[in-house]
Amino acid sequence: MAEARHRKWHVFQTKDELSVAMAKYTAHLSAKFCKEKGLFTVVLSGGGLIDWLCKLLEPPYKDSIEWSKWHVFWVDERVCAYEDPDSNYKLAMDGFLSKVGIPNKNIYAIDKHYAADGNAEHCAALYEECLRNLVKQNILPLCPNGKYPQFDLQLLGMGPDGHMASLFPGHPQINVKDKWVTHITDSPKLPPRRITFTLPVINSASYNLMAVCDDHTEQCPRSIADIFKHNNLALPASHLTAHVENMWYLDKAAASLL
Ligand SMILES: O=C(O)[C@H](O)[C@@H](O)[C@H](O)[C@H](O)COP(=O)(O)O
Repeated sequence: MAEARHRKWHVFQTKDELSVAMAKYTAHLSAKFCKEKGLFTVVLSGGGLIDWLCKLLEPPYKDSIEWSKWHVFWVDERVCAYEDPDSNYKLAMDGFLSKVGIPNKNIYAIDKHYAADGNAEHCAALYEECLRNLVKQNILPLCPNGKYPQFDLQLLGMGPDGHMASLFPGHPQINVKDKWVTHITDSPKLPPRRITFTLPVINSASYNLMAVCDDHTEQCPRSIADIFKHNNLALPASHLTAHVENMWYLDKAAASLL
């Protein structure tokens, strides 16, 4: 394992190996936090992540994880109806969440009606309100500076252009600090309307696991090299930190220029 600038990383030969390691990492933290706090707050993203998480549906994890103690959130969400194939909620529900015993009330999706109406601004405001209520109920703690919620584990992906969550290069959302959740209506990755956690919220998590598999573009390994070798801050993913651990899992292709 290598480490630099508080960023740790592993390179895996195949996506399958990466996904086995991701399951192990997640299961370990689930056991740790369930024991320490009686619950585990997990933040998902969209993209390839849900496929890679499916190893958790296999032995030994499926029957040993305390699913009833999980609370599930999204670091970003596409603002569309729940049934829309673009919805990250649908992706996670169909591929993963419906197959394990997480109580429905512990799955925090964006507001159904504003989502179906495509109202990104209201979806962001209501999602932030939902997080603030969970802080009041002691489900979510605040990070030590008292300003932002602190999730236990966020499972993130990076786009070939270096975006993470729905923080895109050259777009102003990366600079938002006075909100927990913001929105975008002109996302360069479709669909255009999305909500996203702001950077200080993302970086307040205890553990961040960023998983990147090259999608056979030249851009992805270039962005990884730009982040790891040159710390190019124009790429939102280069800003990623975490309170305890900022871990990157890369496949061989994504790491090919390192
Ligand atoms: O809703 C989204 O589009 C995602 O949350 C997004 O930020 C994703 O995580 C990256 O684009 C990586 O996606 P891939 O895994 O498909 O490369």
